Amino acid sequence: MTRVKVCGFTREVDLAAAVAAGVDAVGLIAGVTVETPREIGLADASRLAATVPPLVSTVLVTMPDDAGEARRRIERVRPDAVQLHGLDPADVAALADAPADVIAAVDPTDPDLDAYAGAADALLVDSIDDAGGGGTGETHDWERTREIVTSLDVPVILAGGLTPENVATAVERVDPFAVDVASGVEREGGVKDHDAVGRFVERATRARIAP
Ligand SMILES: O=C(O)c1ccccc1N[C@@H]1O[C@H](COP(=O)(O)O)[C@@H](O)[C@H]1O
Repeated sequence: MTRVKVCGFTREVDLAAAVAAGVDAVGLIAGVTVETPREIGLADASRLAATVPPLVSTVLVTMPDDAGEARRRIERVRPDAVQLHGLDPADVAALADAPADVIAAVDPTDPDLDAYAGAADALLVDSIDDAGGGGTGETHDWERTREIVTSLDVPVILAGGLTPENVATAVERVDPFAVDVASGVEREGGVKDHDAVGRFVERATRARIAP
């Protein structure tokens, strides 16, 4: 079954609703260099992460300058995984012994995909904007992402422009390890629509993969 991550929580009430809806992972965005209504401080990320029950993974989504800064943020928030935007493969590899799984956010056209796949525990294939951030609300070429899923021996998380309306088709076409959504389940920037989160989880997990 396809796993589900919902990203960009700013409020404990939304986090609790997503857990009740059955998400596998929750993303907390802190320390990013792009303007986004989903960014919170590292202290709030640490506080919210501590409210997440066992068996639901917490993911710190961040854009550090280097591996050292990433490590300091991991130690501060103590997430189960860190999702890194903007680090090169060597910096990602330098975090192999960090106390969190490492997810490298990549664009599907990135020429260094093999190097990222060798350095990270998972790839998040997203519609990355010019500033290196995600949360664009834009889909990308799912055929290309399907090729990445079949050619690389690493879990692939599909992100970018997913919504309750298109997630089943995305899962059927790409067959990713997991799907990830931020803006597609919001009622306003940084505030989740609980009904949309529930529909997203239901449709992502019920989607049928062709044998
Ligand atoms: O959501 C953001 O604003 C964001 C900012 C900086 C880095 C990553 C960000 N979000 C990630 O992008 C995906 C896809 O977002 P969307 O569903 O297209 O809005 C999101 O799930 C986060 O992992």
